[in-house]
Amino acid sequence: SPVNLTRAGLHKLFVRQDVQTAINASLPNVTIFATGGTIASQGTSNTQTTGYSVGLGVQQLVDAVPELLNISNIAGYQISNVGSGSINETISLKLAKMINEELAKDTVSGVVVTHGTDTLEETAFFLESTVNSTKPVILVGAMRPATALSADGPLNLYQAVTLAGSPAGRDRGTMIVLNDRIGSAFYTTKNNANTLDTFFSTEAGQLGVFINQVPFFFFAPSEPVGRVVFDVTNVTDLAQVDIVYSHQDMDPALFNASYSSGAKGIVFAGVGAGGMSDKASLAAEELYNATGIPIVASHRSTDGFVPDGGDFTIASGFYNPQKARIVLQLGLTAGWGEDKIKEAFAKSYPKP
Ligand SMILES: NC(=O)C[C@H](N)C(=O)O
Repeated sequence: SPVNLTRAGLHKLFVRQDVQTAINASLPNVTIFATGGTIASQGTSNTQTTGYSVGLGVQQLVDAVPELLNISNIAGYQISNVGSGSINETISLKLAKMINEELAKDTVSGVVVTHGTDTLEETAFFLESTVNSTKPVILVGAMRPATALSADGPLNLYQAVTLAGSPAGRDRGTMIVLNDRIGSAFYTTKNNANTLDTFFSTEAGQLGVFINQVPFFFFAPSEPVGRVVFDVTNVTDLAQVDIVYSHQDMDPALFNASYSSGAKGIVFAGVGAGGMSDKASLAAEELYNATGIPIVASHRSTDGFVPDGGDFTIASGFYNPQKARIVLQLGLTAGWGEDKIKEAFAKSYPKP
């Protein structure tokens, strides 16, 4: 159930959101969906920055930053409270549906999702692919728990709420805010397991930065080329898609194992621009010929693109394996055949 986080919320007065009246009609209404992660975590001392535990609720996240209520009227939903390695399709689908409903309300300016950083890019890209609105959807997290010296969560949250309530955040798809930067959910990736500056966009670059907490975009609003938006209103399960990691001496049996365990599509994180060993390639080709299962070639390098599919693979273009997996899942769930899936991937990159 929704938790009301207006100024009154600071004094722990909870009101049903549907009877909420804006506390300050001149401020934008922003809704926070909390899912867990380091931003909602506590250690046992202020110097502990590993091995902490998730546990803070949405009310506590907002209470920690009372300044939020100078810039917005806030409502909050607790969707889950887990490390982001445990975010699953049930949570992602619930988020997509609730956010679509929330943004359809005239009164709501934008939404913020608080999330663990480990898989934040996946949920961000899932929402980029399933939320149909011109209003801002902002994913935010932290690299240090809330109890740490120099915790990064509070200012990240303040910046995320600022952007969600700002007209400057419109018509730009889903965005990721961390460490003073604004990145497109389409391209942004977690690049370092530990450091504060872990998120950056690959070839596409950052969309913008915060200057004294004011969002500044380098370019006028635009959407990523090739973005496909799926309607998941009536979707309850997603097609299983597995990722197979390519490396020297990789086990060719992984393709069959994946199919046998129920995969309806396979993405492989290829060496270089979508490569794998001759033996693995043969196994993949045999599986494709026997079953017709779509196999998408992506890259295990953080950056770059895969321009060419072979006879039996679909090139992922700029999508990294975890994002290619989401495109394939959504396409298969929508009942798309191979040609339509190929077309969706091909839309995101130029033909060589
Ligand atoms: N910085 C973080 O949020 C990492 C955390 N393990 C998570 O993804 O939930």
